[in-house]
Amino acid sequence: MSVIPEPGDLRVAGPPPEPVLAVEGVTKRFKLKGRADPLTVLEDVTLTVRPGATAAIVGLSGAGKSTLLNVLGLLERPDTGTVRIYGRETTTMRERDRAGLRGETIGFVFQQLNLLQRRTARQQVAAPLLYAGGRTLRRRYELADEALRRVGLGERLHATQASLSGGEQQRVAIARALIRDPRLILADEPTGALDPQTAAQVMDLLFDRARAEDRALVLVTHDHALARRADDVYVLDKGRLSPA
Ligand SMILES: Nc1ncnc2c1ncn2[C@@H]1O[C@H](COP(=O)(O)OP(=O)(O)OP(=O)(O)O)[C@@H](O)[C@H]1O
Repeated sequence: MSVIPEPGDLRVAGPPPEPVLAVEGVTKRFKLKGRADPLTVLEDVTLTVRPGATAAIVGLSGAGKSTLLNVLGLLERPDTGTVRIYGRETTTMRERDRAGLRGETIGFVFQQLNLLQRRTARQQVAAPLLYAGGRTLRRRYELADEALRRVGLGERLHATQASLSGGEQQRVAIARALIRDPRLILADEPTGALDPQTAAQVMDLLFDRARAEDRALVLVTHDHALARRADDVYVLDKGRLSPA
């Protein structure tokens, strides 16, 4: 019997892959006018989202869900705690670096769609590619058209914001969020304005994207049936996060 190890035997198991998102001990307070004590909106929040995983956060109105999503998406800095994205600690980064990491890594689907009134669907969806650089206008529009087809809006490429229904606008916002193929998708009530059939299609799209190898989705929703589609469900109650 040979005692010389085969090359494969020498392979040691590598370290486990970095979580997409690792949040530890996050607290967020807001100072309120006319009040001495700040309002504590997030209290000692800890959350880990691994590559390919989806997490849903449910909670009553005012529980702090949007604030948490803003902290995860590097739009707000927490008062204490750490937020690591693919292993990089972000709370002490310079604003410019946070913005760079956000643009490269994170796709947002917000409750407020933040679409531009006079722009066509194609222009809205292509906009984030302008900041990414390196592509001609023609190529940016090709990619935008492809993203719009994926959300069922292939026929509405040239429709302006004002001429789209609420549900169509939501789908434009989703196509825009996905255009740079973000590794971390953060979604706040993404299907609120959609009929059940379109909502299911849009959620399939978000879940499919997130479950790809090194990607992830954090979804905030009031809809418990939708939340149950996620791998992990958490409840946020008065700023405290715990498994459902
Ligand atoms: N910038 C801010 N300044 C002061 N208070 C804030 C600020 N942002 C949020 N809050 C307060 O923090 C609390 C949590 O708000 P948040 O929007 O995170 O809740 P939510 O769970 O997302 O609610 P909803 O489901 O209604 O959207 C609320 O009491 C809100 O008024």
